Amino acid sequence: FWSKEMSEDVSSLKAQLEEKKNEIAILSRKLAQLEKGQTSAPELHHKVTSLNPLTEKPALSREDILRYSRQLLLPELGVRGHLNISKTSVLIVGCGGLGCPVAQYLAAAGIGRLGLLDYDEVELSNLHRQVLHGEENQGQAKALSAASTIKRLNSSVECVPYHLQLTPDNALQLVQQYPHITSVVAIATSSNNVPTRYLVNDSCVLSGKPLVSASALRMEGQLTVYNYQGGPCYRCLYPVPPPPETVTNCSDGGVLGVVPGIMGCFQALEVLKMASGQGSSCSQQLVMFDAQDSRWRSIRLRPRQPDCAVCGEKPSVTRLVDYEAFCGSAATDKCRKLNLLSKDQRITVQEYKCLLDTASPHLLLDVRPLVEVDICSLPFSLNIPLSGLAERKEDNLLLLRDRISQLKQQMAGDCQPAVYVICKLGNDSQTAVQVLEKMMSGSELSNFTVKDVIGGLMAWATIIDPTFPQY
Ligand SMILES: Nc1ncnc2c1ncn2[C@@H]1O[C@H](COP(=O)(O)OP(=O)(O)OP(=O)(O)O)[C@@H](O)[C@H]1O
Ligand SMILES: [Zn+2]
Repeated sequence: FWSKEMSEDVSSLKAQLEEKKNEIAILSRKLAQLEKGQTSAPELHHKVTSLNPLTEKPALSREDILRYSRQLLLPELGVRGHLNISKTSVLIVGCGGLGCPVAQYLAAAGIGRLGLLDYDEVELSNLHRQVLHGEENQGQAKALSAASTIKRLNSSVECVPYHLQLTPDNALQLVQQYPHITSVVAIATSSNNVPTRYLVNDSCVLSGKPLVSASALRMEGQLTVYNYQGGPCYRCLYPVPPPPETVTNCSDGGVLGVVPGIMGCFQALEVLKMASGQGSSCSQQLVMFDAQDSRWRSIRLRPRQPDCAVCGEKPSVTRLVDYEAFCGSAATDKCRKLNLLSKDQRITVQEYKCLLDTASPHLLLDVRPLVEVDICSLPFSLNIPLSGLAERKEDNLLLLRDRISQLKQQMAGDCQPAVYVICKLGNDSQTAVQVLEKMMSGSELSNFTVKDVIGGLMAWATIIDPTFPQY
């Protein structure tokens, strides 16, 4: 007595069994891959693609096929590689000169999820290199401005803007919110921001994520992939931070916009290779780009250090610490303000304006490099760059002595002339005062007044003369 209902039940059960067998086969393959790929370092489980469980064929919509056709045709990538990219999430720390091209190319390639993190707002001086922002975005949060451009580029990318500063309090939580099959952190802040570099490195090590790191300054760029496939982390290579005064940033040193553009594209390339399954060859490698000579060089770095404070065998850093204290500098890209002189060695821009108004005889010594003096200067100043003073270049010293004796001749009796030193922001001018004081002690100029103008020409432009250019 074999009823019709019974035979339907059997075929339905058979179908279910087939489906389960397929699932088991897929899971066994996944497990084998995971077991094979497991090492002590974090691995990208990129070989796991999204497959249709019944057909085992990768699923791509007709629209996706059209949109990504040019990269699907690449044998190195193919459908599987693309599907892996679409399952990858990337947190980008910094939406500036590097972060913009990283985000742009990852979104265009169909990355799954993109976290865009930046605490800053868009300024006019950003636009020559931070290409996701436009003139109409000035004053807007960079993270939001970048996200809106990315949405227009590819609406299928899950784009999450974070208008905040990455700090030891929020970093781990944020980094760990990127749990897709592959997840990568790209640090895209300028090289001067050393505390943020340590913070991001430690967060990646503690969360087991690879870090694609780049920097760009003046006409040079660098790239390394940290904490990837057993390679070193940032701390393995730089266990001790550099002295803060040796670090330059873009607003001090300048940068040609296309250099971070190239380095950001390079970061995006490494992320895509890692995500798609090809892997990056930049672990334990420092790749350097010299835009002046149009040359790339690559040097092999030392391997993972067993005594590294965070990724070593007995780590002393097991949670995030105070990176500003560790590095002795601020974790933002804003210029640091030095305080090298006593109060009576300094005058404010308002006090200097009074001196000008009362025609008080003095010499204004501008210690900025010539390139900056070419941009703008106060008409009555003498330019001797700080480097020229510090190196005691003979012609510079002669020029200075000459101007001071001219000034003395114009002055009555034993009145001593004063030298006021100015620079862009009031840091170099303080160093210059120290150099001058050393130079003059014991000479006929020893009872001179030498003071620095607090905040330099940018304070002059903000407080005294709004028509004076800011740069
Ligand atoms: N800890 C941090 N958290 C969030 N964003 C950060 C952090 N540190 C740096 N950034 C961001 O990283 C970006 C770095 O980009 P870049 O150096 O090109 O720009 P910038 O700081 O605007 O430069 P400039 O010196 O010309 O003003 C900046 O937008 C900065 O706000
Ligand atoms: Zn390490």
